[in-house]
Amino acid sequence: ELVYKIQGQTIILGACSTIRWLIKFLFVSMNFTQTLPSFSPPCRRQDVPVLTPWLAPIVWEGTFSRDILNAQYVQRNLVTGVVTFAVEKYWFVIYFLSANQYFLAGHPVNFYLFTDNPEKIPPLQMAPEKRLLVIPVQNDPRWPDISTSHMDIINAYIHSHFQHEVDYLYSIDINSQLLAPIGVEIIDALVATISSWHLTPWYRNKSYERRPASRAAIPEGHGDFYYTASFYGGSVAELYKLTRACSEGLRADREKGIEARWHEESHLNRYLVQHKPTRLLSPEYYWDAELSAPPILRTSQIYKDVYDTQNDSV
Ligand SMILES: CC(=O)N[C@H]1[C@@H](OP(=O)(O)OP(=O)(O)OC[C@H]2O[C@@H](n3ccc(=O)[nH]c3=O)[C@H](O)[C@@H]2O)O[C@H](CO)[C@H](O)[C@@H]1O
Ligand SMILES: [Mn+2]
Repeated sequence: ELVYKIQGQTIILGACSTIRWLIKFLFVSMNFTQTLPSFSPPCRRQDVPVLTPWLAPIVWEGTFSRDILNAQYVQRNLVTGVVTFAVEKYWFVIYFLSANQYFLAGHPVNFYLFTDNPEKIPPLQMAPEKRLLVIPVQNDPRWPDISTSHMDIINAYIHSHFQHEVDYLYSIDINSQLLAPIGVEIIDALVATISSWHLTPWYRNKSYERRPASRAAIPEGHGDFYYTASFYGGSVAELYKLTRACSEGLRADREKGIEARWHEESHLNRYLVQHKPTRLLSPEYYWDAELSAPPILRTSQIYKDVYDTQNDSV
């Protein structure tokens, strides 16, 4: 009889929860469309991947609302830093004029310019929320190749200065020009830009270092996107780890007398295969001027290398 009673209770309990579940289901299905905000069409794009297999967003023009992101960003009271180098060659005018106008417009940004020739910098009128800080650097004899020293220098300055001054830090090539706004949609813990070569038939020209002797080596069959070293960033803590790992890899390679295929870019890619970026920027965010732009790019190339800058000393 006891067993029978218990079974009866179970049946009643079971029926109760089924009814409750049914009511809930009806309620939810009736209200579902009302509880979800409706997004206006520009938030969707069918022609490009917008999510990686590790569920990081890939930012393309037309996939986000800058107003929503700006409002969220402002609440966090953040300062973003940008590091850039002008050693031996000088391209700063176009870069800073365009960055001043388009880079995180309306938000505080510290631009850190590493240069071996501070007195050559012309007076630049920056927006009130933007600061230009010039940091003298010597052409370091330990790093005969200019761009391979970047990781080492950034790492040292994160430790000594940037960690106290900014929340997020981005590294951007100075021989480039912004042609459209770059906003807070780039802000995340670890952010990398898919190389523009990826969208062209010549994508094989930019590929990983495969030789096992290099610390930048990525074994055959491994890897996901190929990222450019011209534009990457993230939180100061993540950038500290990234620049330390890359600089150690570059140093180890140099001691062995080996140079990775695309120098610091190979080491960056090696790091990012192991430590997946939390956000990817589409090649719209850095377009190589030597490549013609495919129609998939919505904006006319947000950022691009200034074409042949070799003799351009502005
Ligand atoms: C010269 C150089 O670094 N090339 C790197 C860069 O090519 P890139 O074609 O992107 O080289 P780049 O000429 O844009 O140089 C990269 C950045 O280094 C700085 N800079 C460069 C030259 C110079 O004399 N003074 C100076 O300050 C400057 O900030 C410049 O924006 O990407 C390649 C992969 O795609 C490789 O990783 C190369 O190592
Ligand atoms: Mn470049």
